[in-house]
Amino acid sequence: MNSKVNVAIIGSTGYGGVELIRLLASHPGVEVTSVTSSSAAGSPIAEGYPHLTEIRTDLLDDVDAALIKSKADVVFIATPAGIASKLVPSLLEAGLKVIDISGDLRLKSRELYQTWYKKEAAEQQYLDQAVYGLAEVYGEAVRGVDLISNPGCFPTATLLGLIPAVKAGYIDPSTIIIDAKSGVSGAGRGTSLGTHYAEINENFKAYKINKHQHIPEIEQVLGDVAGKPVVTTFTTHLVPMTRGIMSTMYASVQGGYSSEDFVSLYRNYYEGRRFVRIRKDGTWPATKEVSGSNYCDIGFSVDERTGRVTIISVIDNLVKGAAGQAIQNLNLMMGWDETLGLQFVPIYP
Ligand SMILES: NC(=O)C1=CN([C@@H]2O[C@H](COP(=O)(O)OP(=O)(O)OC[C@H]3O[C@@H](n4cnc5c(N)ncnc54)[C@H](OP(=O)(O)O)[C@@H]3O)[C@@H](O)[C@H]2O)C=CC1
Ligand SMILES: CC(=O)N[C@@H](CCC(=O)OP(=O)(O)O)C(=O)O
Repeated sequence: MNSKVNVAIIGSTGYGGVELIRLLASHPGVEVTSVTSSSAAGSPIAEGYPHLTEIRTDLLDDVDAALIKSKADVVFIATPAGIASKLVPSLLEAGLKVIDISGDLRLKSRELYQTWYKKEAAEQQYLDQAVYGLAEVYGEAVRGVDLISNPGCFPTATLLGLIPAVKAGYIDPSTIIIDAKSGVSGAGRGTSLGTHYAEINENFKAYKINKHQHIPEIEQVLGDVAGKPVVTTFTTHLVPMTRGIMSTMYASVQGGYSSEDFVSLYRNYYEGRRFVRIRKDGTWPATKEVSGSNYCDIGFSVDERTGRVTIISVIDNLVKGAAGQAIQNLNLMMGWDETLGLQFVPIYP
């Protein structure tokens, strides 16, 4: 690699942004040349994040397309929903390549976005232009493009766990039920009643039942794969841990396939994709087994008694569910090996 690509991070003071800083610090092809803030420009990022002391000594920049373009060629956006839709036109106009980690460009329908996110949608041309960066499935489509929409954390774990079976017709898509759990960092750094210590510690609760914004994202992709509309039941839970997502999925098996058949199907589908690890029959992944890494681990159990399969998929929400997958997409966008700078061994215990 001769010269490094300069990148900027908008939303660098949030959990997704600061995870990008951590991972990119050891990426051999990238230099982070601008970290921005809409509320603390001019101050050092290490003021809010002392763990970055001496690692990032620069000051936070304003969120300004021309300023960012003067320092970088690629920009990651890690802001709350409703902001990237406003920033993307000027960033593209300035000549930047953009990878958006928020949900603003994932749904192809403006109406669907407005219904589920309760915010104004991006202009249709940007929804049409953005390539959905579920790297193991749409990686080829990401190569060389200017605008990538990084999948949501729950959809990443869920879709990687379902797509091969839906595509091969091993399960009936109309029977899928998804039961998902997330660590609290999934809610971002801003404090709220629902996520402060006394509310979360020693507690386990469901939220956004039948109203979660990731439902249409999951259904959009499964519908594409199945070739017909798919609707699912998807329930999210908050777990008193910092990182990690487990998505447990149930569906009726079609064709009498066994757990071993599922293992073979998934190993073939993900052959050569280093970040998806398929567990052998009879073993199921746990969140700690992928923590701090870009892995998605998947296990299966077919119950002959009920004719249903249970699929368990785990990721680290901040890595494979956000910053790691965004870097994987950057690698594909640049025509590099998708694993560049991402070969972290999970942190255990
Ligand atoms: N946390 C997770 O596990 C995942 C998060 N995501 C998505 O990634 C995005 C970021 O999430 P996360 O990092 O957790 O969120 P945080 O709340 O931790 O951080 C968001 C950051 O956005 C910045 N911001 C807020 N308003 C604006 C604005 N108007 N213009 C520019 N920047 C702004 C803020 O920084 P400042 O005030 O300094 O500008 C803030 O630090 C969200 O859309 C989230 O849904 C996706 C997958 C997983
Ligand atoms: C624990 C927790 O609150 N998680 C968030 C995930 C946010 C996210 O990744 O959503 P978008 O990027 O699609 O907005 C949630 O369930 O809404």
